[in-house]
Amino acid sequence: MEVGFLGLGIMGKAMALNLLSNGFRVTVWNRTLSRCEELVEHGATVGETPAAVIQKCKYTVAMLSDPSAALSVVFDEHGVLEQITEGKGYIDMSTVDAETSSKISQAITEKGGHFLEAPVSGSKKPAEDGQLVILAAGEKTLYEEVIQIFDVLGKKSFFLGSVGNGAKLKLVVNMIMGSMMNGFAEGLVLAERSGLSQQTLLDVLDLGAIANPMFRLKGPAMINSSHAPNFPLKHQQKDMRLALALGDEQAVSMPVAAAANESFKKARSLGLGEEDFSAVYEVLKASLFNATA
Ligand SMILES: NC(=O)C1=CN([C@@H]2O[C@H](COP(=O)(O)OP(=O)(O)OC[C@H]3O[C@@H](n4cnc5c(N)ncnc54)[C@H](OP(=O)(O)O)[C@@H]3O)[C@@H](O)[C@H]2O)C=CC1
Ligand SMILES: O=CCCC(=O)O
Repeated sequence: MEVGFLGLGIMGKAMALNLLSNGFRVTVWNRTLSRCEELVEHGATVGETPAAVIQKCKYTVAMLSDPSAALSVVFDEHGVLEQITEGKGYIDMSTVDAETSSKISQAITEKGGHFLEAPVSGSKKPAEDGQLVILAAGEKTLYEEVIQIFDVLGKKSFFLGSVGNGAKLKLVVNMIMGSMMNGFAEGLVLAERSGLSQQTLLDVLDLGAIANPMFRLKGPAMINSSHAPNFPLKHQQKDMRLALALGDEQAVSMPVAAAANESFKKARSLGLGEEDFSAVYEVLKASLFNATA
């Protein structure tokens, strides 16, 4: 199967490589075109623009940073929409809000194309290992046609009904994750400030009711202040912001998420946006130390 792939950041690169190594023919495009070179070494073809990729491929996947990138790649000059014709499928796996996804869906389907939103749970390693969790919504027939793609990228796919449901579920999941990360980081700082071993805290957490892969994976790096980006903090803050907007729409009070968002914003303001979202630890560490100095 020939698949187009737009966006070769941390996630997109791993996902496109995975498709190549599983026998798909892949045509890639990235805004910074030089990032396509590594994929070409693994057998990909390059499309000069999103429109060129769509023209060549029946199915195209996008993995872009945020709503503005997702809209720009579709609606701008030489964008996706220029070459969408009857029967083409466009699958946007970026984490965006339901409104963005609906705008894209409407534009694609008005031209006779088919659309799925399919954001994912799981970060760089699961993307490399084909172990993502896929939250698809939109056209069921397209979902069935591209299930082979999802089977390579993920360990489990959910079909969630109408466009917007995948985007919303993804935001709820990441809102919980961002809030957990803040609580975890505060706990690590409090343990250290109280003269306790942070490693012992990690060991205890891992044996109890709140053990989870995120604490297990990130904890050892965090206590060494190592935040090499798997999931960039700027994207986590974007997800908190979009989840809070969803909370506004639904009149759901979310004080914990709002506080977590403030910490992520503070981290961005301190230049930590490109670091892993675990770098929020540095902000909490600084503020707790200042408060008790
Ligand atoms: N990293 C993770 O753990 C996870 C991320 N996600 C979500 O997946 C998406 C991608 O994440 P990730 O790969 O980490 O992000 P990266 O920041 O590594 O990559 C972002 C990609 O978007 C492209 N891009 C940004 N702005 C524009 C624009 N205006 N026009 C065209 N292309 C643009 C970048 O191109 P360029 O190279 O030119 O900058 C790059 O290809 C995000 O929505 C994120 O929230 C979901 C699950 C996990
Ligand atoms: O959106 C990013 C999610 C990262 C993860 O699920 O580990």
